[in-house]
Order: sequence, then structure tokens, then C-alpha cells
Amino acid sequence: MGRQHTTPGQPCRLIKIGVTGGVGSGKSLVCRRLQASGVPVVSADQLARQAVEPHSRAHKQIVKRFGKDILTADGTIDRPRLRQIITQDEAARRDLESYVHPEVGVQMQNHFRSAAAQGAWLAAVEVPLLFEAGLQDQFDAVILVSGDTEVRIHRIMQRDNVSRQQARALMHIQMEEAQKRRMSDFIIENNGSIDQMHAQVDRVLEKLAEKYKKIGENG
Ligand SMILES: CC(C)(COP(=O)(O)OP(=O)(O)OC[C@H]1O[C@@H](n2cnc3c(N)ncnc32)[C@H](O)[C@@H]1O)[C@@H](O)C(=O)NCCC(=O)NCCS
Ligand SMILES: Nc1ncnc2c1ncn2[C@@H]1O[C@H](COP(=O)(O)OP(=O)(O)OP(=O)(O)O)[C@@H](O)[C@H]1O
Repeated sequence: MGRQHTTPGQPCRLIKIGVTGGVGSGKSLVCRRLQASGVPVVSADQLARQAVEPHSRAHKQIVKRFGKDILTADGTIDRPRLRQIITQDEAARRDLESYVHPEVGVQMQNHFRSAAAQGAWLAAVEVPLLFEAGLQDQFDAVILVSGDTEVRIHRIMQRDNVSRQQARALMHIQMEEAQKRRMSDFIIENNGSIDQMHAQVDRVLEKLAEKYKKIGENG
């Protein structure tokens, strides 16, 4: 652990990794492990939050589309309310995504550029909707974090203090797990302990190093 996934002074192509998985699958914990191993990581959820801050273009578009009722008293977006709307109204979800995703795409590329400039050989982005948004071609490899529906529901209920029905609502509008599994290069099975999940992340990193570092070293 603690090994830096960088090669200072050695120019080579940056390997771009997408980490995806359904809501509550454990993507954030997987990404934390990658980060602890020296991999530069950003989260598309965080980039999406930044994209809708007051005065941003997406913030203006959201207010125009959903009205001022979508704002809290301090002018920020009422996220639980918007979450409820998009789980019930597909057109609303598509509109929201059309405001937010372009900005997230730009910031993702900035992350990869800055990781490459710092000499990293590998960088990752946590992208919940990677397959839904058809972004797989933008990555050299996709890691899917997978978990049984029941396990995920319980984790979301505990983490977010929401009902079973609320926990299921986002799952319903996401792509089927089986389809995601077919499209992924690596699958982390996250139904067990955190230690078991960490061991799988470390193994994936070893495989990536075996596959790609040799290419970088050989030019
Ligand atoms: C709907 C919003 C306001 C809910 O905010 P909230 O703080 O409650 O949740 P958060 O942003 O942390 O997202 C939690 C999870 O919800 C799921 N989710 C979010 N947006 C979507 C969506 N459009 N479709 C399906 N699932 C989604 C993802 O699994 C995500 O990891 C927010 O997620 C949002 O603005 N979504 C639209 C932008 C988007 O598509 N983000 C996903 C990454 S680019
Ligand atoms: N192997 C595990 N053992 C116990 N708890 C876990 C495990 N994996 C994840 N969790 C817990 O489950 C919850 C969901 O994990 P995490 O937040 O990493 O998922 P996520 O995929 O990033 O979720 P979201 O899509 O909602 O952002 C968290 O509270 C996390 O601590």
C-alpha cells in the first residue's frame, strides 16, 4: 500500500479508468482505496454538485426549467426535491442531465489532463451513470462495483436514513446490473466485508499495472 502510481519525468500515455456501479454499490469506498494507493481520483457526483452551484449556467437552467420552488432558502438547489422529481418524471431527468453532464465531461477531461501533467500513469473517475450515458469509450478500462439488490438497499437505508421505497427509487431508473456486468473489464463483488473489497481493488491495480505499465515502459 501507499505505492505512488506515478512515473515522474517519464512521459507515457495516461491510462484512464472509469469506476461505476449502481446506487449504494460501494463506488466511493472503492475509489477511496484507489486514492490511498496513489491513484488520482475524482467523483462525477462531486463534479455534478459543483456544476449546479449558484450563478452557474446549470443552476440558471434548472431554475428556468423547474421554477424557483426548486431552490432552498439560501439559493442552492433543493437536492432531495429534485431527486424525487427525476425518479418520477423521465423528461425532467433527461433535461437535468442535459444541463449537468456537459460540464461534468469537461471537468473529467481536466482531471485527466492534470493527472498526466503530474506524471501519473493511471487516473480514475467515479461515474455512477457511465454506461447509462454511453461513456465507456472514453476509458481504457471500466471497473464495476457490484452488489446484490438487497445488500445495497440496506446500505442505502442506513447511510441516507431513507425508506426501502426511497432506496429502490433510484435503482429503478438505472441500467440492469446484468447488462453492466457484461460491459465491464473488472468486477468488484462487494457483498462481503470491507477487507474483502479492498483485497479485490488491490488485485485489480496489480492487473492494470501488469497490463499497462509494461506498455508504458516499452514506449
Ligand atoms: C438528482 C440529484 C439532485 C440528487 O442529489 P443527491 O445529493 O440526493 O444525490 P447524489 O448527487 O449524491 O447522487 C447519488 C446517486 O444517485 C444516482 N443518480 C443521480 N442522478 C441520477 C440520474 N440522473 N439517473 C440515475 N441515477 C442517478 C447515482 O447513483 C448517484 O451516485 C443529483 O444526483 C443530480 O443532480 N443528478 C443529475 C446529475 C447526474 O446525472 N449525476 C450523476 C453523475 S454525473
Ligand atoms: N463491503 C462493505 N461492508 C460494509 N459496508 C459497506 C461496504 N461497502 C460499502 N459499504 C457502505 O455502504 C454504503 C454505500 O457505499 P458507498 O457510499 O461507497 O456507495 P456508492 O456506490 O458510492 O453510493 P452512491 O451511488 O449512492 O453514491 C456506505 O455507507 C458504505 O460505508
